[in-house]
Amino acid sequence: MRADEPALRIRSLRKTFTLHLRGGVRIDALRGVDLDLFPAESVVLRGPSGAGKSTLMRCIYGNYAADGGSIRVAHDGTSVELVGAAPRQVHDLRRRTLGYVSQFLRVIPRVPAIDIVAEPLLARGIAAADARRRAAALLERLNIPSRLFDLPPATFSGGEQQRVNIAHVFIARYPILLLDEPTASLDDANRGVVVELIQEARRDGAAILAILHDAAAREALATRIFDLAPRLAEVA
Ligand SMILES: Nc1ncnc2c1ncn2[C@@H]1O[C@H](COP(=O)(O)OP(=O)(O)OP(=O)(O)O)[C@@H](O)[C@H]1O
Repeated sequence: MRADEPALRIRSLRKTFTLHLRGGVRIDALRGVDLDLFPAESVVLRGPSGAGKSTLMRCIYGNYAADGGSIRVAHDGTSVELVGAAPRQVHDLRRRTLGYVSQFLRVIPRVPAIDIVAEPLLARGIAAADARRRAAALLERLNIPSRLFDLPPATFSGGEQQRVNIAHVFIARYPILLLDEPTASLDDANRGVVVELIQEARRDGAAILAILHDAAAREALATRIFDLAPRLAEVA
């Protein structure tokens, strides 16, 4: 990816939710968002609760379909339009370009933690033994006790699950990282490790978009703040 071209170029992005069970009340969650995100920068989204921070992340990752505007993603030397993209294309972007840490681990039943973390490396053709060794090293760095490596994370604590989630995303070295409160359920020591991982990814050239309520993490990481204006009114 070229450093002088945006990894993400968002223009006039709109997302409205219609609450059918509440008489069709409409919520304008995003009203014309313009944002460029470049390689090797960490942009932190700011705005009051309900301003649309998580909605913007989910539109970029393709969890929510935007209602209008454009999200162009630098992918494999080209620029791909995500708004209106086919599911296969969204899948391809997620596999190689877009990494997303949500606040919660979507636990895959019965799959041990170490295999969840090794999976993105296997998908890139790395041999199983090497992938597991690298997964173990990252889990150790994130202070997951080795006795937990071969257990499925369903019974792990919230903070342990969050760190497995972070390892699963950071092991793959995605060029674009979307981080929704990656340090939310962590103690100070682990928060410090995650801040270091994010800094390293940025120095390696990743373009990072983050929601960080923790002031110390924000201070350490933000190279730029992007303000999302609060929603003005609901439209009946
Ligand atoms: N799936 C959904 N269905 C209906 N409304 C939604 C949905 N997701 C978000 N919203 C609404 O869109 C608005 C923006 O929500 P969003 O979660 O993006 O805000 P946020 O800025 O991330 O808030 P917070 O800081 O509290 O997490 C809110 O009014 C919310 O109620």
